[in-house]
Amino acid sequence: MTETSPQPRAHQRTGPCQFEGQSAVHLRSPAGAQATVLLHGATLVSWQPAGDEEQLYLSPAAVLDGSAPVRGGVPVIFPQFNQQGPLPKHGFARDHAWTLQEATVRGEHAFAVLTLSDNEATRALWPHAFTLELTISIDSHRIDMELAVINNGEMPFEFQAALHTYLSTTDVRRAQLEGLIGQNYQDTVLDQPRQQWIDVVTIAQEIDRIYWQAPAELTLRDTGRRLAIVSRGFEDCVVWNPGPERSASLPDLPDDGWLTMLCVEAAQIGNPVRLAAGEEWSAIQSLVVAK
Ligand SMILES: O=P(O)(O)OC[C@H]1O[C@H](O)[C@H](O)[C@@H](O)[C@@H]1O
Repeated sequence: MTETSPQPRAHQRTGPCQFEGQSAVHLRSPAGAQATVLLHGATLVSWQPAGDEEQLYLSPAAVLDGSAPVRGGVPVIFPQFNQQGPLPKHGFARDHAWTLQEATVRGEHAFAVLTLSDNEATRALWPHAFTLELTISIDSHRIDMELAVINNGEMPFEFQAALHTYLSTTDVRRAQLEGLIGQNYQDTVLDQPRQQWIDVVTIAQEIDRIYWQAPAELTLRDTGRRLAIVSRGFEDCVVWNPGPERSASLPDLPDDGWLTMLCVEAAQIGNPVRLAAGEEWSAIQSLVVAK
């Protein structure tokens, strides 16, 4: 059996693997936590802390053959958020094949480094020389996702970025997202600026909000579970759930898909980053489970 043959997940070790027939990398920490990252979009599609359940939502109707962005997991948004510029929605990083640079176990951690550099296709859309580096590191109960952007060109460039994290929920109508009290946000559904008056965000229908200058730590409470969502270097936070109607209209999401997911995205949207020639920017989103 070669290193890249499909293997039962229970036996997979840290290294290249196949996920639904696609090139991926598997991580297994010494304590038994596991994660899988598709090379397409460097999309983290699974994270299971040691002795715990899957924490991410991956749509059963997700397109995984590399022909489209993945509906679920953690797509990387770069260099444009949503339709806030002339590029394809959410930019191009989530829809390109990245390169696996390293997958290793060190101490309590297993980690992988994936990169995407400019090529003919990206330059046709966005005429800049860059490298994106995504480092995913897991230990028993924590995952760190660090996105670095390097300007390899002679000219400065500006970008927006996000880690579009789809968290799994038992029933999103019973989940509570805490920590956003007092925050200003743009309600994308209503197309209006608003302020968060209560500490707990609950979901019963479509919600699509950009919280500006969001706190560094939020908590998602779900049945029997508490998940800390921590960010460093990302200023904003997007909370998105398509609700029943949009869920039914998205071909890569089951009609009831909205019930078992909530996107909490670490994002840099309001103040696009301006990176001078040779400069590097990086930011992290971490998820930590506590019972
Ligand atoms: O369907 P997608 O292109 O993956 O976008 C999914 C969603 O991403 C973000 O959360 C945006 O705030 C939403 O407005 C958008 O609908």
